[in-house]
Formats: sequence, C-alpha cells, structure tokens
Amino acid sequence: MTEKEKVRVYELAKEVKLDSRRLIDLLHRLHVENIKNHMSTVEPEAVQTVKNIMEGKLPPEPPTTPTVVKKTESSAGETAARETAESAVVHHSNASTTPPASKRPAPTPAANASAGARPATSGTNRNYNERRGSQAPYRDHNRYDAGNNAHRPSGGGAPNRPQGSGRNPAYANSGPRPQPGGDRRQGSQGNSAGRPQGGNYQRPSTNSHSTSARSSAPYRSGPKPLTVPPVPVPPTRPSKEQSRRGIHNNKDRRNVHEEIGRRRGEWDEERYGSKKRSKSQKSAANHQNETAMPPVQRHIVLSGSIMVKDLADQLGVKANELIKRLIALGVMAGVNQELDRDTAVIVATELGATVEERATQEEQEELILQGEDDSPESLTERPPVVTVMGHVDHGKTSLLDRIRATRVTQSEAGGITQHIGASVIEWHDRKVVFLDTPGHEAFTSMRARGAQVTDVAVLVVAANDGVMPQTVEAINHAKAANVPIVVAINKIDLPDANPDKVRTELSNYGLIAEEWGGDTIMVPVSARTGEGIDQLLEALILQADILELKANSHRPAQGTIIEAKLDKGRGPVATVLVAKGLLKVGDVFVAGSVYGRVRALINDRGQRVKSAGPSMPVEVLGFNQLPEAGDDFVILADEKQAKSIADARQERLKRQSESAGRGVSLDDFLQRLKDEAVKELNLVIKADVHGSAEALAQSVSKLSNEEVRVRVLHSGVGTVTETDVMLAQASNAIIVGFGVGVENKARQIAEKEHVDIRNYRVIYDAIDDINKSLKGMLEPKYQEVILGRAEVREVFRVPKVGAVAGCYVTDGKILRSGKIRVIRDGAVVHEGNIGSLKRFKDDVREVASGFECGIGLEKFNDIKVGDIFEAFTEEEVKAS
Ligand SMILES: Nc1nc2c(ncn2[C@@H]2O[C@H](COP(=O)(O)OP(=O)(O)OP(=O)(O)O)[C@@H](O)[C@H]2O)c(=O)[nH]1
Repeated sequence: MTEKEKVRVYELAKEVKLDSRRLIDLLHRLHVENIKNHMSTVEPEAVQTVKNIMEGKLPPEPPTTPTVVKKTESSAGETAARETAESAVVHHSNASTTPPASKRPAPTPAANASAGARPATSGTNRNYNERRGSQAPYRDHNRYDAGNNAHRPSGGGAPNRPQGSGRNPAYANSGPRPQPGGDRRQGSQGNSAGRPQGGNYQRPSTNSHSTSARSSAPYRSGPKPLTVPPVPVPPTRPSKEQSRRGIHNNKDRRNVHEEIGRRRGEWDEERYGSKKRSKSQKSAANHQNETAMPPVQRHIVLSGSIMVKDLADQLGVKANELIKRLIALGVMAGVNQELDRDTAVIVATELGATVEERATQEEQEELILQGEDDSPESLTERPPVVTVMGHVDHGKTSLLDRIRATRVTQSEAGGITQHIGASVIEWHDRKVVFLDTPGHEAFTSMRARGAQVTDVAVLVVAANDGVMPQTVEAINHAKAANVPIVVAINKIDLPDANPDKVRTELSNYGLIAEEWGGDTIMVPVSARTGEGIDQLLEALILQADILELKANSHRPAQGTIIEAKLDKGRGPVATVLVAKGLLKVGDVFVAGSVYGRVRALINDRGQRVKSAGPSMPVEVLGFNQLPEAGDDFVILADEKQAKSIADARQERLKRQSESAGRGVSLDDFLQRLKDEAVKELNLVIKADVHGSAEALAQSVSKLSNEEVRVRVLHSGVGTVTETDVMLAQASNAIIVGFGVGVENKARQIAEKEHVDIRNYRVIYDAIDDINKSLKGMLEPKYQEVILGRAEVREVFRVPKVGAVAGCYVTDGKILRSGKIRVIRDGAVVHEGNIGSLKRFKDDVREVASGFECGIGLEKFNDIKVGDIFEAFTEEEVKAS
C-alpha cells in the first residue's frame, strides 16, 4: 500500500495495531466522514494522519492547550492517539478559520484528482483539520457514496475504481457472463440489488410470450431473496496492478508493524508491566483475527441465488465471517438464508474472490419455453382480443350481452361481473374475441391483466353519467399497456344522454374523438336498444386491421391463463387465451409452476374442440394442479421436461417463501421496529376463482390506514379448510370467504378456536365490511337483541338490598345475564344490569313469559309500579 491509497478501516487497524473499534472512534474524533464500520474506506490523508499519530509524529500541540501537551507526553499508544486526536479537534475548533465541512463547497473532480496526487502530509506542521479545510479530501467520500450502487459513474473521482467499465464495480472482476440473444428483453425486472445499467449483461426475460408483460406468475412474483439495501457499496477489490503493489507494500506494513509493536510494547511495559502487556497483545491479536480476514483467493461460479452457507463453502470462509461481511453491507442474513445473485456477487467480490456468473436454471428454462422465433412468412392474420372496460354500471355487461346476444347479468351475484370469461363473436365473417373484464374497482388487477393480453380496449362510458373514476383508471390501464381505445358512449336511449359531454370530458384525458379531429373512435350505442352495436363492431375490426394482428398458427402453442378454477367433477380447469400456435388435445404443457397434458378443450360455447388457434379462448382440462390466472402457458415436446420445469419453478417458489419467512433485510427490520405501534388486521382469503381472490386481496390491502394495516397472509381458491383455520388461528387472522363453503371440520375448529370466518357473495360487501371492521377494530360492534318484557306490579324495599320489583313477564323471557331497560310513560329512565332474579326465594337464571318474578336492578332503586322492564342482551355483530 502506498501512502496515497485508500484502505479499509480493518486494514489500517491491523497495520497500526489498533483495535478496529478504537480506530473508528479515533477517525470519528478526527471528523473523518463516512466511517461507518470496519469495512469503510479511509482516505489517504486520514490514513497518514492516523499513522502519524500512532508513530508519535503528532500534529503540533496548540499553545493554548498545555494539558494536552502534558498528557501526550505522559501517555502513549491508544491513549495518546485518542487524546492527540482530541487536541487536534480542539485546536481546530478554537483556532481554525476554515468553515465547517458541511458548509464548504464540495471539491471539483479536478480537486479530487489532485487530492490523490498531493504530497504526503506526514510530519508537516499543519494539523489534520486544517488540511481538511483547505483540501477537503473527505468530501470525495460523499460523492463516492452518493453515486454508489449500480449508478455510480464509471470514471473519475475515486482513484481506486476501475475506469470506464460502466458497470457496478462489484462486477468489475466477475468472470464471463452469458450473452443471451439480442431479441430478449433487458432483464431489469425484479433486479433490485444494483444490476448494472447500461452494461452488456442482459438477463433473460422471465416472460415467455410477447403479449404477456404481466408479472403475476408465482415464480416471478414470489418473495425475493435478500438484496443489498441502498447502503454504500464498498469499492472494488484491487486491480491486479494494485494487488501487486499490495504485495510490495506488505513489506512496508511489516516494518511499520514491527516498529509500532516495539513502541507499543515499551509503552505498555511502562504502564502495566510485562504481564499485562502480553495479555493485551493477545486480545489485540484475537480481535484482529476477528475483524480482518485474509482475502479469498478463489474463483467461484454463481448462477442465481445461493444460500449463505453454500456461498461460504464456495468461498472457503466460515459462515459467520460471511454473515459479518453481509451485515457490514446492511444485509441481515442467517446461514440458511438465500442471497440473490447480485448480493452474492457483491459480497464475494468484496471478500476478494473472482466471480463468474452463469445463466441460472431458471434462465435456461425460460429460453426453452420461449421457443423459436417466428419468421414473417409464417405469420397469418388473427382475430383481435378485446377487453370491455369502464365505470361500474355504465353497461359493460349489457353491452357484451347485446353483442353476444346472451344475458349474463341475471345470473351474476350482486349484478357484478366476477370472472374473466371470454367469448368469440363472428361479424361479417370476421371473428372478435371479447374478454369479460369486471367493472368494479375491486377487480383492478384483473382488469389490468385483461388490458395486457388484449389488442383493443372498449371503454364504455354512460352518456348520462360521463367520465367517472374507474373510467379514468381504465384509460390509464389501457394507455400503460399501449392498447388502443375505442369508446362506446352507452345508454344513448336515455333522455338525459349527452354524448358531447362525454366527448368533452374524455378530451381532458387525451382521447379526442375522430369527428372532432382526433384519432379516437367514439361510437354512440345503446346496449338496451341495440343502436350503434354494428358500428362499434365495425370500428373494432377497423382498429384490428390498423394493428395488423398476426401470429403463426402452425407452431406449438403459447398463451396465458386467464382464469382457473377447481371443478368438482373435472379437477383443475383453466381458460387459456392462445397467443400463438395451435393448441391441440394431447399436447404437453407447463403453466406457471404446474404442468399437464391437454385432456380436453372446450370452447366458449361449451363445445369440445380438438384444437384452438391464435386469439382463441379455450377451457383446458388436464392440469396436475391448479394454475394461477396470469400464468404463462407453453406447449413442450416432452412431459418429462414439462414436469422438471414445473417442479423447479415450484421448488423455487417454496424456497423463496421459506427464505422470506425467516429473515429480513436491515431496512425491513428497522421498519418493523418503527411499526411496532401499528395494528395489523391479518386476513386469509378464500375465493371461488383466482381472479376474485387476487382482486379481493389487492383491494383490501389498499384499505390500510395509519392506525391499522391490512395484511393478506394467504389467498387461494376453494373451500375454507382446516389448514386455513389453523393459519388464521396461529396469526390472529380473519378468514374471508368469497363464494366458497367451509369444510365441516374447519367450521368446528373455527368455533372452538374463535376464528372468525366471514362469507360473502358480493365482493363490494366484503370490502365494505372489512373497511368497517378496520374502523371498528378498536371497539367491536354490538347489536341489541330484545329478550322480553315484564310489568312491575309491586315494589319491595329490602334493607341492605334496595328496591326489588315484583314483576309479571308479559312476553319473551327475562335472563339473569341480560340487561334491563326501564321504561316509564314511554320514556327510558334507566338501563343497566340485573342485580338479582328470583322466583319466590330462589335465584333463577331465567323466567319465561306468563310467570311472576322478583327483579332487582344494579345501581337503581327508583322503581315504580307500572314501569315496564325490557330485557335485552348485546351480541357482537357478525357478517352472515
Ligand atoms: N337505458 C339503458 N340502460 C342500460 C344500458 N346499458 C346498460 N343499462 C343498464 O345499466 C345498468 C348497469 O348495466 P351493467 O351492464 O350491469 O353495467 P356494468 O358496467 O356491467 O356493471 P358492473 O358489472 O357492475 O360493473 C343495468 O341496469 C342495465 O340494464 C343502455 O344502453 N341503456
């Protein structure tokens, strides 16, 4: 190491034979910025100052601080260092005219560069802080940190950084990387730990067909392995050149060590005598072993995430050493915890290893799933896939009904469309595929997905109501998905219909009607009378022609799961929208983390078909398990391969969720600490279909407020089971069932364990109720139940007891555990608990209608003949 090089705290500590913590303390006292832990880098200036201090070449003692001079003379070693540092600081604050570091302007890059080339200041007469004031080398650190992680500039500024790499320095020494084909998407999604931007590495796309830009597939969206939070990434490991220099400098280091060791020995002997010295030397040596690890001289291969213990094995270091290093990087990880590839690369490089990144099994699978690209000649026209979107009650379902000439609305619970179904209509020999997207806000996520798989969006706006919040939302979804919008101005049969008002309002959102010189087709229609429906279909065909929608219908099929449900008789059933290729009975497929062989295909009219081509929605039977809405669906040649890919995806999912359950990053940890005061409403959601479960989960999560946070622990499809109840019981959760039953056993356990199961038929009711219970979490709601009435016919005054009413129960019953409302001349004069309930002289629990009894009231003696006692109880309100 030369004097001008930056070193890590632990390296410097080792060199000057000082405990790292003490060195950090010293550096803090010297006001050296950005010293956070033993991994922090120390600028050459500070290195030199520390060395000077440790070697006794102390900065000049200020004449005004004789005590310090005296102390310095009488002590040595660490004490000397600390006190000298103090003196330097005191001196600076007393005498220096330099403004504080925070007020000084940051140096220019040129100044930074020159800082490295400045002559060594050791032994000069200038004190450390004055040097900082004039040259501010430590401001470089700020600049360095501010630009850390992936976006750190590649050149200039930091002398140790490799120049011009354009990549995160942590990758600078990584080995060769796979260079996936240029047609694949830049793999930036889910890449949180500083994947270099603008570098030449492209992670293979996780999506396997072009139309599905969704991210909801489980193997993509599951909890991620640990990543490095945005804390300063330490600089790169030294270059070969620097390493060579490092070897040379070790000699110097040894000399310095010997010298300081010798001096320290003298100092210690002076202070403690020889026995004490050997003890302190031992402990210093131990500590050095703890904090300073020799660099790892290994070349490791990383493909994807890796367990901490496995990485430690590969690196040949102890797991706890690795964990310490990770903590220094701000990652709290246990031995069995999974680290994402980026974090693993950073920490491994940090430890001195060279890292070679290889395509993960996942990435290789994605390549297989992606299949061959289609040549332009293989493409033929395909029907447009259309999604109908719009505000609630603006007539989406009615419009679709009219188009399909069927009526769906009547069979829907609460009159709200609840699934994504799909249907194909034929108009003048042209096919158009409609996805039924639900209108309620609760289905935002499904609608968003609908927009992603569709070619054209029909935006339904009621002519009498105009643009409403969900109209705007729909516009945004379509725009985000780059899907052209055709507007259907509906309900024009109504007397208060005002299509021009709708056109005006839509223009505020960038949709200008064609007839007004814009490029948005707007068709006035009436789902009720059928007026304008032909024009709307014509407009859709026109739009499809403009888009030149084409696909290869002779390749193995690829598509998207748009809905999935468990059917009692048929097992897992899913609707697949074929994006390209021909899907045939007998085909082997992977869908998300499940697989299967197509047993049967059923079209939108319920007919069995042998195959389905591009744009066709078709119900598929033959899944080994239930896939998830939004999953990709890909035909493979071989069942073994399909199984292995599905299994691998499932395994990854499992690992990810286990890993997520066990540990947290430092940021999460701190957040948790902060959030201790926040109440949580935990929910387990079960619904009849995936779309509903997902939509409900998303909607309720949005209900979180400052006081209560809604956490969906689990959401799934099917009956509420024993496992759901156990999960809810273990985590104080409420179970929300949507259109599903409850297993008998589950119900029994729920009753026993007081697990609340709420069932709903209409999603809006579920959201409304949860919202209400959020507000009511602090005080549960009760409902009054009237039990019966009694007439006071006589009043007895009993010494030490008070008034007792001789009553006759006129209707219902009086319960000892109930409450009494005293009604006199039609007004309530008292409400409270029963103090005693007797039949003759016996205490009883209840008295039925037609019997006489004695009733004493707690804290109320003003009973009068003729009063009516109304008995009631309060029961906690539960949703049915
Ligand atoms: N007068 C008139 N009423 C209509 C028309 N279209 C729909 N409606 C009525 O508007 C109401 C809502 O229609 P839906 O088709 O259920 O609306 P939606 O947008 O699908 O509603 P959600 O599924 O709840 O989002 C129903 O009472 C329909 O009869 C129309 O063109 N004219």
